Amino acid sequence: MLKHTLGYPRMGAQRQLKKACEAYWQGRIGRQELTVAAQRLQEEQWRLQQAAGMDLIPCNDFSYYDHVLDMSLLVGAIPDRYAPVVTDVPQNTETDLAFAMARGCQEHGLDLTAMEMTKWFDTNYHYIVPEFRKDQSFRLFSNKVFNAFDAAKHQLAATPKPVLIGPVSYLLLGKEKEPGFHRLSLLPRLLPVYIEALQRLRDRGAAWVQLDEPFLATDLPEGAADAYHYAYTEIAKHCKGLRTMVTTYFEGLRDNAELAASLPVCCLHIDLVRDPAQLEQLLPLLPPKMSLSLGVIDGRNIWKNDYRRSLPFIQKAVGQLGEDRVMIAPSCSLLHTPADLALETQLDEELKSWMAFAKQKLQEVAELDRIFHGEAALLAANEAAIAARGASTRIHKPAVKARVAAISERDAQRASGFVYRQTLQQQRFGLPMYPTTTIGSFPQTADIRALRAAFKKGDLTQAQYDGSLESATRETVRLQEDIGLDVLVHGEFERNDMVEYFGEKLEGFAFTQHGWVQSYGSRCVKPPVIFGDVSREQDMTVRWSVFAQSCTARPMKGMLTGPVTILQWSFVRDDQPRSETTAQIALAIRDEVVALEQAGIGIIQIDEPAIREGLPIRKADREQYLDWAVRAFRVSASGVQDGTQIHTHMCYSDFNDIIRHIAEMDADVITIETSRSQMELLEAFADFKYPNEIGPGVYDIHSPRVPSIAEMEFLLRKAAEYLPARNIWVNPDCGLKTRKWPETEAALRNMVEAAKAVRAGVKETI
Ligand SMILES: CN1c2c(nc(N)[nH]c2=O)NC[C@@H]1CNc1ccc(C(=O)N[C@@H](CCC(=O)N[C@@H](CCC(=O)N[C@@H](CCC(=O)O)C(=O)O)C(=O)O)C(=O)O)cc1
Ligand SMILES: N[C@@H](CCS)C(=O)O
Ligand SMILES: [Zn+2]
Repeated sequence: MLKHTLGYPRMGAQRQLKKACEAYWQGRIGRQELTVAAQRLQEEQWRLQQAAGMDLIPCNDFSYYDHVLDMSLLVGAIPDRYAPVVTDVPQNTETDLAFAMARGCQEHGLDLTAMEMTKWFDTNYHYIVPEFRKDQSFRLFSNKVFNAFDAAKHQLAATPKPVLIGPVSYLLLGKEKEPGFHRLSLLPRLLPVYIEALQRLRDRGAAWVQLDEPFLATDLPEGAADAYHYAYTEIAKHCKGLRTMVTTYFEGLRDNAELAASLPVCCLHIDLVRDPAQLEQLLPLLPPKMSLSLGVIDGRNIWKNDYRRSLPFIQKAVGQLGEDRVMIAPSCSLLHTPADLALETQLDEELKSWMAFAKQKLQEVAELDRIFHGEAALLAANEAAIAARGASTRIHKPAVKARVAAISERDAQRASGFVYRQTLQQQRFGLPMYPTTTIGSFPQTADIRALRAAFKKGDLTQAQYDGSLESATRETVRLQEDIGLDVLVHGEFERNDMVEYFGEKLEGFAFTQHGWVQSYGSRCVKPPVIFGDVSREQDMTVRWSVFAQSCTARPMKGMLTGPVTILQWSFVRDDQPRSETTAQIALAIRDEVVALEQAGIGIIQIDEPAIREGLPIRKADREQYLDWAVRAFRVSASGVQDGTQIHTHMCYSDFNDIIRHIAEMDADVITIETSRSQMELLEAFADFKYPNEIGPGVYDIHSPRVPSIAEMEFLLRKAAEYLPARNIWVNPDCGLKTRKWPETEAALRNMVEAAKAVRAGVKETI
């Protein structure tokens, strides 16, 4: 029974990769140092997995920026506009090209925008979307996978398992950049490049290759089943002697089980954490020579594995297939888990004894194997840890459970309908047409981060820390007044992150020191851990909103993260339904909303950027999720008077398929990301005749580029073609925390001018 992983966290336990890449981008280190840092990290990860007893060790799971981007480089799917990065700047390497594609490039006289980035399935990881044209050609371009294989082989004295995204999933992850074709039609042109790469790997000594096909666990688009047959038949025909492992994760195979089992591959990996029932379904379908890799350790969470639950899968599979046709592994790549629990010196021992990070999950894979082979003592120790967590008095709070059970329909409804509320709010705030605002955060500069770090280390007193945060807030309020914004924000300077901050304030949460997970490129998040019933024992934001309001006569918008986003961006307890945990968070946020209202804050934003990300992968499960997710938002927002204006904000979202549910959230105002799609996303709102107010983002905050007044004016006029003018707000796509001050100020000044320009000539006043 082979033990393996599908991939390992690439940042390093000390976020070495983040630090090296950012230093390289800022010119603080050279190419050589960057390469050495990356090599060291990979070597460390390979050694660690080998020492933990993994039989198949992945390589090429490492990436400087993103593994989907690396696939585009491997097969030469490089949009033409990036050609000058290599042709005009001879010293640039393939890594520089990858960085330019991911981040844009304003150096050496070039001005290139970045490629699109989007969510990786239902995770908080973002990938660079491959771009395809009708006449797209492919060629073997990058040598990264071969170099990784050679280096790992040399290092391990064993044959590593190269990891690639499978050809069908690679095409499905991409986007057609012109009409008139479907990207799957490119498969016959793509496959020869895959085959060439696989043959080269085989010829270098690869025994196994892992081809990730996560789309096999989704509702497949038309033509995909045929594409799978075609692709894997060709690969089998041309790559004899190479063992192919097709991996699926984040969902079960369900209606694709027969398809998956019919592919001519050597091994199929399934996610038994997300869909335990698929084992029974699949076993009778497996052809005699196909092996099965059992994903039994949760690669998406940090809880210790319950061996009593995992062992029956192994016993069942081995019973039917024999040991040599069964492998054990984490459910998916460990990319989505933090590196090492041992670094957590401030987590109390009880909580720590319930958890496993990536390094500990390797040990779990190894222990399951040993228990299966008779080491009963290991099972007893695991049983004791699982039982201790179940019995802990820290988890269950009867008062919290009772309050959730008592949530009524009324608690999930504003007192009056939107039209009535809108009139009241217009009278109360007297805002102009096209009111201007921002989404909440202002630049998190090195100074602000250093301030927080100094406070954490104990180098600053609470009073000193608060004083500095007050200064930053006061200056930002003044600047917003000077720019001429209508509804102001406090700037979120007190927050390390929009979810972690709330986790630190709420009961039932724990937070880590080093539990970083890659979000995109060099950017990481440190998800808090929800281990018990959630309650709010203290104000969380009131102090900062009240202080900011005291600095201005203009309306100050309170700023909260919504229940679904807090859930989605945390490591969530697995001992009760997610809906139950979300309802508990919703009540905590509701109390904070009411406290803000009582403290005189009349406009309150409840951010829900992750509501779309939480959408189940399978369509059949979506309605149920949307019901409880929307209800949780409504519970959080409905404790206030009609005259209090509730905003929500969403980014990274395609709203077409959930527009009805967005309307059901019944926020008075929703701000959304629309600038990169040139307002295309508004079609869904217009078609649905979305009744409430909307702020379509007019400036892309992911780029340092300052949009002109004319550009934003154009977008606003375009928005007015879709929506009634009286309902339109003017704002950026998202928060400004990753931006620098000069570009932020310039862009906001232009944005206010654009709003003034569209206001002029509009007779109607609010
Ligand atoms: C809106 N987005 C968010 C997502 N998920 C979240 N949980 N939060 C989000 O905001 N998902 C979708 C998008 C993803 N976008 C981003 C955007 C930006 C970041 C980001 O900037 N991450 C930072 C880390 C932020 C943070 O927690 N900072 C802390 C700690 C800072 C730190 O590293 N401190 C150093 C010492 C610093 C010093 O001495 O000066 C240390 O601890 O070693 C803080 O500010 O206090 C990043 O740098 O990656 C992520 C996702
Ligand atoms: N209020 C948050 C929302 C990010 S999605 C911010 O402005 O950063
Ligand atoms: Zn946002």
